[in-house]
Parts: sequence; C-alpha cells; structure tokens
Amino acid sequence: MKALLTGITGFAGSHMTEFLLAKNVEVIGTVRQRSRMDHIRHLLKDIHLYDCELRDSFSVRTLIERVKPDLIFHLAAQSFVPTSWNSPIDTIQNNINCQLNIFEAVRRCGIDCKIQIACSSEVYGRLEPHEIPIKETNPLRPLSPYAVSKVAQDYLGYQYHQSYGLNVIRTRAFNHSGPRRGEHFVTSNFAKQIAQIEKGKQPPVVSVGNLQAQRDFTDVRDVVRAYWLVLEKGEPGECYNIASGTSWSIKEMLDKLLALSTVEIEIKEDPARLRPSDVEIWLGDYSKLHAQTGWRPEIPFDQTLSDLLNYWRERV
Ligand SMILES: Nc1nc2c(ncn2[C@@H]2O[C@H](COP(=O)(O)OP(=O)(O)O[C@H]3O[C@H](CO)[C@@H](O)[C@H](O)[C@@H]3O)[C@@H](O)[C@H]2O)c(=O)[nH]1
Repeated sequence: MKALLTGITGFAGSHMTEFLLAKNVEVIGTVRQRSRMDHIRHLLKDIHLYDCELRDSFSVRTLIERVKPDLIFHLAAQSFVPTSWNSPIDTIQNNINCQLNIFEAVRRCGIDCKIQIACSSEVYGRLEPHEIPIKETNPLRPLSPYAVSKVAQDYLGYQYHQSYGLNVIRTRAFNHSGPRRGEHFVTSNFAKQIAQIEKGKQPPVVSVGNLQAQRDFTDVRDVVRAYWLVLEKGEPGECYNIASGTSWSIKEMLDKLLALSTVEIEIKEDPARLRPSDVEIWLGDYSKLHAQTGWRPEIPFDQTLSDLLNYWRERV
C-alpha cells in the first residue's frame, strides 16, 4: 500500500511517517526547496521524497498521476493562528489552493484513493456554554483567518465528496503536542523557554500570552493513529473530532511544565503574545470517532509534556 503525505517534514507529518513505516506502508512525501529535513532525517532511507509546490496545480497533478497513491494524508498547511492575522491572504490562499489542487488532480486523473484532510477544531470558533463538549454537529463560527481557511478546507472536502464521490474524510483535531512541536505553539514555546532557562541561556522569566484560554490537548502520536483509523474505518464524506475530552487552562499547562523543572522561574505577560480574538475554551467530544473506529487517546498529557520538555533539553 502506498501513502502520499503532504507536510511530511512537519510536526504531524514526521510522526505520521513513523506510524506508517511501522505498518509497512510505502511512504511518499512532498517537499519544497526550502523544506527543513530535521524532523525526518532519521527516516530518509525508508521514504521517497518528491519536489512539489502544492500551490502549483501542474506540479501536483504530475505527482499524483505518477505516484497513484492508495492513501493521501493532506497535512501541509499554514497552521499558526497568529500568522493568519498578520497576512490573512497568504493563509487563506495557501490552505485552500493546495487542497483544491490535490482534489482536482485526484478527480481529473481518476485515481481511486482515500484522502484524509487535516481540518481543525478552530472551525467551531465562538461557542455557547451549552455547546461544550463540542460535537461535529456544532455550528461553525470561526474567529480567525486561519479558522476561516480551515472551514473552507472542511466544506470543500464535503462538497467534493457530494459532487464527485471523492473518498474524502475530514478530521477536526483539537490542539496536539509532543516532541518536534513547532516552537511558536504554546506548549513547545513554554517548554523551550524553560529548557533555555535551565541551561542559563535565558533569564529565569517565561514570557506568556493569554493564560486563561482552555485547550483540549492530545498527544500527536495518538492523533496520527486517528488519521490512519479514519481512512481504514471511517465513513467517506464524514468529519471526525480528534480530542482528549479534557480541557486544561494554558496556566495549568504551564504549571505542569514548571513542576517538571528544577529551577525557580517567574511568569511575565508579553502583550505582543495576545491575539485580537482568542477562542476561550476547547473541549472536544470524540465519541463519533470512537464509535466508528474504536479510537481513544492513550498517552496522558503529563507524558506528552515531559517528552516535549526532554526534546527541548536535548536541543537548546
Ligand atoms: N503560541 C502561543 N500561545 C499562547 C501563548 N500564551 C498563551 N497562549 C495561548 O495558548 C493557546 C494555544 O495557542 P497555540 O499553541 O498557538 O495553538 P492554537 O492557536 O490553539 O491553535 C492550534 O490548535 C488548533 C486546533 O485547535 C490547530 O488547528 C492550530 O493549527 C494550532 O495547532 C491560545 O489560546 C493562545 O492565546 C504564547 O506565548 N504563545
């Protein structure tokens, strides 16, 4: 079986690759000139990489026609919410165009494959108190340009299934973390700062943004297992939440990281880290995914944070 991964050099992509190789799936990934290989260097001898600019329809079509994948995991995206405030058009164009190029290539080449698209809990946006925990049936009220791009990706997945019968499954992952998490995301950012403080490379002060927000964190290794299971057992055209079903405030998450450290650390709010609007609470209901595939989260959040902090301790 052949799997094509976009975003293979990224955080989720590298974990997805490890998962697929352990299942003896042939892994093919798309890269660009400027892609950094750090996360997949240890896997290079076991995978095939193709230069492909996903925003270019011709490149994507050529690749898909040549590879004829059985499975596509579409993980590439501009995924950092604050970047989408600074340059909304880039996030919107990038996230929508790349996915459309994949869909059009599969459709026009008549390739029979299953496609997982990485949508997001961000599609839900503003919530009413009675809507928690969040089900897939919840209204979508996106609160950032990034979230709007994910709504578009999500609905295009639905529409291509309805219109053309494309075998698309939409996953709405809530926050996820673990080793290799990009340093701009909150868990990784705090863990890296703590690791730097421990080594005396930063004064003993952690800079933070909004600590009141609550997030539902799942380990990335559980998330990629869900990505696999939805293609194996999920219903084409459907969407599935991937969540832990537990919510932590960002302050609670920071306290957990600080408790893993041996040094005294102060906390300081940095106004530049606050956002024009921030989703107050994520708490996902993953019962639909569980009923369809048997998935449930296995790795406790404390383990995720400990693995992440150790990851940074080895790198700073
Ligand atoms: N990044 C960051 N976030 C901070 C900080 N301090 C507080 N926060 C708060 O921590 C929360 C999480 O921020 P991120 O880690 O940047 O993630 P996100 O905006 O929730 O988005 C992530 O999860 C989505 C799924 O729910 C993903 O779709 C998205 O790509 C991303 O992975 C937000 O409420 C943010 O305001 C900080 O210093 N840095």
